[in-house]
Amino acid sequence: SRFCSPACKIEVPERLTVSHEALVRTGLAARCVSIAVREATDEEILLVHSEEYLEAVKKTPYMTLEDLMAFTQQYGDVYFHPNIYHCAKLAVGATLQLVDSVMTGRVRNGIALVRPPGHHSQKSAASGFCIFNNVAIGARYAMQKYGAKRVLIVDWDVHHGQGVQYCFEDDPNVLYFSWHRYEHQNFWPNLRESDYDSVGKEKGAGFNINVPWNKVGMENSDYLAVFFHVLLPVAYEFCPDLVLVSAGFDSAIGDPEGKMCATPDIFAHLTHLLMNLAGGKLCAVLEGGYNLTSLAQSVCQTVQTLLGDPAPLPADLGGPCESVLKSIHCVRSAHKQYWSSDLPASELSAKSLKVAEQKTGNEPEAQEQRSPEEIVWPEPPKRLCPPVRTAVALPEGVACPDACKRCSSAEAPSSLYSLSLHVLCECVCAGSVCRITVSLYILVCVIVCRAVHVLICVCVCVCVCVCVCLAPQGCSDVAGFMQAVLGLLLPLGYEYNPGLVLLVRMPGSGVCESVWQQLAGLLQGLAQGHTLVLMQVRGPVWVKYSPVNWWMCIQDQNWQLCKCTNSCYQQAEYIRYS
Ligand SMILES: CC(O)(O)CCCCCNCCCN
Ligand SMILES: [Zn+2]
Repeated sequence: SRFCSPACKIEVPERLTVSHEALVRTGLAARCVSIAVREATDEEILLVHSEEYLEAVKKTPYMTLEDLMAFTQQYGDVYFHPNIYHCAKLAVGATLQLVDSVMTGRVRNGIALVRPPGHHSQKSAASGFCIFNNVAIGARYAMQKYGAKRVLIVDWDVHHGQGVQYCFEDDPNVLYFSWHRYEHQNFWPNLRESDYDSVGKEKGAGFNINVPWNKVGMENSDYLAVFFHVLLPVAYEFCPDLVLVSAGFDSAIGDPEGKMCATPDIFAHLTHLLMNLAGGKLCAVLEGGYNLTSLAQSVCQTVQTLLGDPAPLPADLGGPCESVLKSIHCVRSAHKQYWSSDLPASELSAKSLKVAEQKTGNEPEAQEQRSPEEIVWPEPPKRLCPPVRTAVALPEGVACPDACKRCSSAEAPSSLYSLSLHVLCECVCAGSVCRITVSLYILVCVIVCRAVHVLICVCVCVCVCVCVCLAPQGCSDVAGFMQAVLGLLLPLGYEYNPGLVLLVRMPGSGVCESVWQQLAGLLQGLAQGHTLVLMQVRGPVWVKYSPVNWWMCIQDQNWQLCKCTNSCYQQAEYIRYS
């Protein structure tokens, strides 16, 4: 008979079957390419683990029950059964197959749904249901086989991936970010080094970021605040070649381990906010997630965003709670000396503390009394999957690029005003197309805004103020620009929840292309991706294109078309043809 320590009974096979079945049922699986799994080789496992540990695990399939139990006793909260060595090799192998597919460009991004998980396992130890450290091996593998210089690991599982921290704490080429239920060291794995002051060692100082949750009941606003004010500014400065996500979904509502209140649709936005990094090369690898309902929903939300579909904002977003503010403040102070993209922490906390005061007292401890099974939450809202993501109004004779829809009013516009309105009304608001961009003088855009009334005025105000007030520094101040986008524009935008994003580029603003690409990409997390970019540029007419977004400029009617050649989140290369 199989033994299993009670702690492990939540790590069941149904975790994978319900996730996959949900992907099939929602039609998402059919839109993905499936990648074959394989067993990892010894050499690959030895990228992270010691020979003696690997040799010991190799013996487990042949151990008697007594030996197996004795072997297991030396580790914490992990079970061994005769087949787990095989499963653990498949989990690593699947992760590496995904890394291969992304690093070779066969796919832009993807998710590996694996068991057993990996982020707790260490060089010579299993821990917390983990045998081999899937994500840590994936990072080393990407660096060794593909020459990836900088790998970002984002661990949104509700437990601290101490195994990953130990593996890379002295390595400046791997930035490990983890948030985790901590409760001042009272939550498993109860480690002092899981706190915010573990910033990495020696050359790795600054490249390990721990955000402890010292209370349960964290909500969507708390998760977004940590992304905007801790992870993203550092991630942009780190500028990774690859993003690996330790995608544990026990940080979602209803999970018996996490006891958090963030809803599954938050993972659509966490994923989106990471997809603008590393040219979109993102590998998500399943870690935890023990409520089968919220796990399946969270997996679907993640995959649908990986497919490029926009997502409505989670309901009633606000500022972070006081406990999270303290954590954000502590971790930013601990890292202030390592990263330049740092708003004076006092400014951030002053603004947000004000917000927190309004929120204090509603820390939802109450849900702790109910058992996880009793907790209910609304189904994630249906997400539109526009048949065409991008529309263009092009003059006759100019070919319409693939995956875009040609607007009927393509004849050379008599007035920019009419074109923009037409484009706007026909395509974006009809919801048939997600994003439209037309370049117009800023004056016209103000008219356009008035014409489109309240729908976008908030966002225009927010966008225009950022582009205008920041532009004078031009491209050289990319860090400052990104800091304002991440620390000011996005939080405001997510809280305002506009119906449309109108992105305005002042002529000669000097804000360089890659920053624009990032800005347009990031802002597509708002308004379900409905984006209108108004841009007036000097010199030749350019159309900036990426499968996710078209930037079209009109100037004295002589059109040139350019087409970016690589994936939507990468710097567009301009091919000019008349
Ligand atoms: C991948 C993962 O991070 O989800 C693994 C979590 C292991 C938790 C061990 N303690 C369980 C105590 C049971 N109440
Ligand atoms: Zn976990």
